[in-house]
Amino acid sequence: MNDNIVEFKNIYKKYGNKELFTDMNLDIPKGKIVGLLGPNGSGKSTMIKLMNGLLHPDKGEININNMKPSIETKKIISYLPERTYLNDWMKVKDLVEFFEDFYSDFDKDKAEDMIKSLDIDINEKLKTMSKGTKEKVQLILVMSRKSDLYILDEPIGGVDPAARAYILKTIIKNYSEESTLLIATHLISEIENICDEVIFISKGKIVLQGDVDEIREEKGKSIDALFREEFEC
Ligand SMILES: Nc1ncnc2c1ncn2[C@@H]1O[C@H](COP(=O)(O)OP(=O)(O)OP(=O)(O)O)[C@@H](O)[C@H]1O
Repeated sequence: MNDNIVEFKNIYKKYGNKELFTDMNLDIPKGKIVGLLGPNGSGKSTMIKLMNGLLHPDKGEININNMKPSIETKKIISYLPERTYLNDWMKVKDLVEFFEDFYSDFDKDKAEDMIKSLDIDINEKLKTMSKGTKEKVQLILVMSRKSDLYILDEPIGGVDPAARAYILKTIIKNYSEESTLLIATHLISEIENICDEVIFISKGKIVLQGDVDEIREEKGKSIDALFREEFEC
């Protein structure tokens, strides 16, 4: 037993004959907000799918709260995938009902409060919503479950910059301190102030992991500036 919610031990993963991860090791401690940062194609979504048991490593071991990815680990993870799996024809209020039926850990009052505070119409269908509003709804649903681990894959890319800060504040307000929140994103400047830790990944390799304040102090610059430098094209 240990205090990590996620562990990757010597993970090897290839797609066809293209090697993505050759020997990846990773520990994500419990109770932190962690940013998973890396350019397009670096492997963020693959890492997340491995954590969720949607993909399996070719070699190595993954532990989620000291368990192998399985039905048991799915119960403790609330996952926002990169692409929606929800039915477009459903109204916001139908989605809330659906989540309530489907997840025993879903807090309907919390979801309804967030929907109200973000000014979303409960009678609107996903199909007719803007990309940003659709993202807000999905994020609210995922964050209204009571989970040990929240995994958000590019949660707010379509939301206008002015609303992003508000949404992030809403998330943090509703986030329980014992839980872990992993956010994969390119929008570093927006999330660096809410993250305790960051993980930089490049071409399938973890190039940096650490405490946000320590990294800023040590490098003398923001995480955003560091990321831009590290991954300059
Ligand atoms: N199903 C697949 N079949 C073949 N190659 C894949 C598959 N999924 C991902 N890849 C490749 O693996 C690499 C990592 O992809 P992944 O989606 O994990 O990256 P990412 O960091 O999440 O990228 P993005 O920020 O663009 O979403 C890319 O080169 C991608 O082309």
